[in-house]
Amino acid sequence: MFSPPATPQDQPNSIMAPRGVKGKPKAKAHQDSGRILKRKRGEEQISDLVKQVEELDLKASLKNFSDLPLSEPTASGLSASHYKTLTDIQARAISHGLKGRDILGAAKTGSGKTLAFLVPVIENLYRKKWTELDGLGALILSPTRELAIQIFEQLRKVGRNHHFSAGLIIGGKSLREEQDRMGRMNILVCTPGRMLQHLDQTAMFETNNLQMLVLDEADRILDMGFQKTVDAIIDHLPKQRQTMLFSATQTKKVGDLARLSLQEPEYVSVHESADAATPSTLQQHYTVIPLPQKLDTLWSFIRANLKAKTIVFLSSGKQVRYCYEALRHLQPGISLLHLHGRQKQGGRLDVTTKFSQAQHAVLFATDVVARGLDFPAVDWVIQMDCPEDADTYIHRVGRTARYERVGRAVLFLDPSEEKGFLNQLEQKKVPVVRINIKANKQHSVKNQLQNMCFKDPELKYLGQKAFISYVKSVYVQKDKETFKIKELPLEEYAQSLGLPGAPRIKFIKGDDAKERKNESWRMAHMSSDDDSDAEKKDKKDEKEVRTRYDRMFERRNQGVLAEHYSKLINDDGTMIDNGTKDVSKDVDDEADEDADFLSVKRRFTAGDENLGAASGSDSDSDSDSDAEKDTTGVKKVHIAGQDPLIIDSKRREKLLKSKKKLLKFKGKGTKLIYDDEGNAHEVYEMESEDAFKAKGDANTQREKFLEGETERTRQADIEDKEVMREKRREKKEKRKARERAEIAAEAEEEGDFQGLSHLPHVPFEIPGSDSESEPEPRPSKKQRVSGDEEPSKAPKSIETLGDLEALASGLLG
Ligand SMILES: Nc1ncnc2c1ncn2[C@@H]1O[C@H](COP(=O)(O)OP(=O)(O)OP(=O)(O)O)[C@@H](O)[C@H]1O
Repeated sequence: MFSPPATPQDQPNSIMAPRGVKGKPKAKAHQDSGRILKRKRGEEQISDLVKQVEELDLKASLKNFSDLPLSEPTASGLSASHYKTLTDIQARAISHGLKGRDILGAAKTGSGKTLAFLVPVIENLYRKKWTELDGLGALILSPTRELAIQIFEQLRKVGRNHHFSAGLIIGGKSLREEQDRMGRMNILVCTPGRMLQHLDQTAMFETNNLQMLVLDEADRILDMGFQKTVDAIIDHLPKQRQTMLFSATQTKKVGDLARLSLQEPEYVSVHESADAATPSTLQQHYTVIPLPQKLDTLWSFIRANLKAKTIVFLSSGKQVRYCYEALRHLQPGISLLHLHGRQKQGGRLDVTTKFSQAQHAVLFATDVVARGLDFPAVDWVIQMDCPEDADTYIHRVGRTARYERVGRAVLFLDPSEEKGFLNQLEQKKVPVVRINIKANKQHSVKNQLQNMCFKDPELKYLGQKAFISYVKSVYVQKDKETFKIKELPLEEYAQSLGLPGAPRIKFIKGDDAKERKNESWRMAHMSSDDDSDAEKKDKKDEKEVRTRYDRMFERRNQGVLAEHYSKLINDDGTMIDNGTKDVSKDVDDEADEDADFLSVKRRFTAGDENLGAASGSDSDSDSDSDAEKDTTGVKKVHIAGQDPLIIDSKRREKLLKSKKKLLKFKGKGTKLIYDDEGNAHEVYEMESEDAFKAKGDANTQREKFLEGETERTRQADIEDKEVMREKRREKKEKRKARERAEIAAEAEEEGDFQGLSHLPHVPFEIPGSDSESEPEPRPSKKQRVSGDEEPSKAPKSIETLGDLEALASGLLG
């Protein structure tokens, strides 16, 4: 299955010793021969290992890592990390991996899939005597940066005694900074977005020697959100390679296998033997709670479990933020944390570390945490919002009951979701048991939240955003059997969040879409103090046909600020001037202006030559000979050779009387000259030859003309440039303002529902490559050859980004 690496690599993966010993001092020669011996021994060991792997019986039942033909550095790395017994998936997948076979690995959450691919990755490169010069040998893709970090940490642990260079690429640094080091990496753990950017833009980064591609959480990486990126990455990779796909919810979609050019893949699944898709040590419950009571129930749960470690899943980052902020204000007596896709990388890493280390804490999170993350000793997984499908459910609950530990999970379902979602779980063989919440144990926080939102507009704003994003998340779900937006009591839900009412959401369409279209107009009139007036208007409106423009002019902000906006406008739709001036009582002229604004009647145009005549003949009296009313009562003035001019306001009527005011309608006069015959000519006529000659000879005149024009052009250029500069300045200012607004909005904005899109560009990290951090020194050539390098230290725990950066100097261990 392996294609031999293209670069020469006769040497073992420690650096080659110098060849010639002739003519050197005795001690040196002795040293060199020692090295040669050592190298020979190393090569012999590798050949033995190759043989053992070839002879490995794929059907043999394996119990411990020591039953596998592994190199000494890997075996010692595993034992130093306290890994001794193989899990089911490891026992079945590693031997296939060692033999270089393509694998589709499926096993329950927390069953040790990470080692099932890491061990073959390290071992296969070792047996191929991979060195820095060989470039990238293995690429491991993860859908989230947290998971990538975790995989990288595990790689460091078990690979601590190897000399491969390994990098973690999850974004965050400048591309250039990363580019310098990309070419030197043997194993990369990365998220798809930035990887593709490097494949496209980093000249030094070569993948044509790649031996292995691993997709952790493969079904997620291959789904719609990542599709384009992953396809483009695969286009850059050699077709001849080993590919390993792992997930707790693995699929065997033929299309995916074709996309990855899998060659007779081995489907290693440890689900089939078991009756459930979830770990047997996991107790799974669901409870049916109407949406407006969910937050109360969650609060009561937290208060009753202050000595537990809990993850609470919500469907959007905005909900995560609101729940976190709101419950934090209520001081539950346990530390609260929150994690979602839009947080900055440093913050996310901090939260992950804090929650990993905490004994008792509650983590509010989106599905960014659902897959792969291995937080130690989580007692409870609460799903406040129904997950989008059974697979997401399986991954979420899989954050507890990991590797033979016990754990409990509770799913909150609105009555409208119960039937549809339970069906889905049944199909996936997920055993859930219904539990009921004791009414006397439930405490309501509604009033407290309403008080808090009243006092703190920012909290209220977060609540409104959370409400909208929740409704949106339900609205976009494909499974309409489970997610029925019309059956949700949204008004009560909004109140349960502490909001005075449900913010209007424009995207809710349905049978009443038309009705809703006119809703905005009706809303405007609802804010009127005089109900009878509004009624009259409504009745009148029923008869009138409302156009798109009518609606446009009447439209009010229907969203979060609708109420506030309504207070700022009068019944007639005009703005209140600082609360003092009632615009509706304005003078006729202004009313006319409004009428003019909406009117589409023909107006006077500048240059109407008979305007003077019109004004002269026009009078304010109805008996004026030129003015008449048509059948609709519109006053018109007839002027010979013109369309009738419409007098559509008193203002215009006054205007027509004032000659002075009418001047502005007249076009500028044209200057004419008259010849002897009395004919009118434009001024630009050729002057006579004599007159021309009188001004000097032609050349002098031409030069003078050119000089004048050059100067004029120069001046115009200067002016133009100044205008351009000004425009650029303005543009820059606008862009900056927009970017600032976007950044602020992004902080609020969520979008990390896992089903919607792939993660935004995950920042890039190549540990040990930061100028601010001191990389761990790589053992010297001498140390590596003689084998007297310092005993490997157990990796430090990563607490900050800096730690992470300082961890590897491009070397494992
Ligand atoms: N052979 C083993 N012996 C002891 N512990 C192990 C072994 N293999 C894995 N573990 C531990 O089990 C835990 C879960 O492993 P891992 O994260 O690889 O699970 P997973 O199957 O990838 O889960 P998920 O599907 O959620 O991604 C980790 O803490 C890991 O250190």
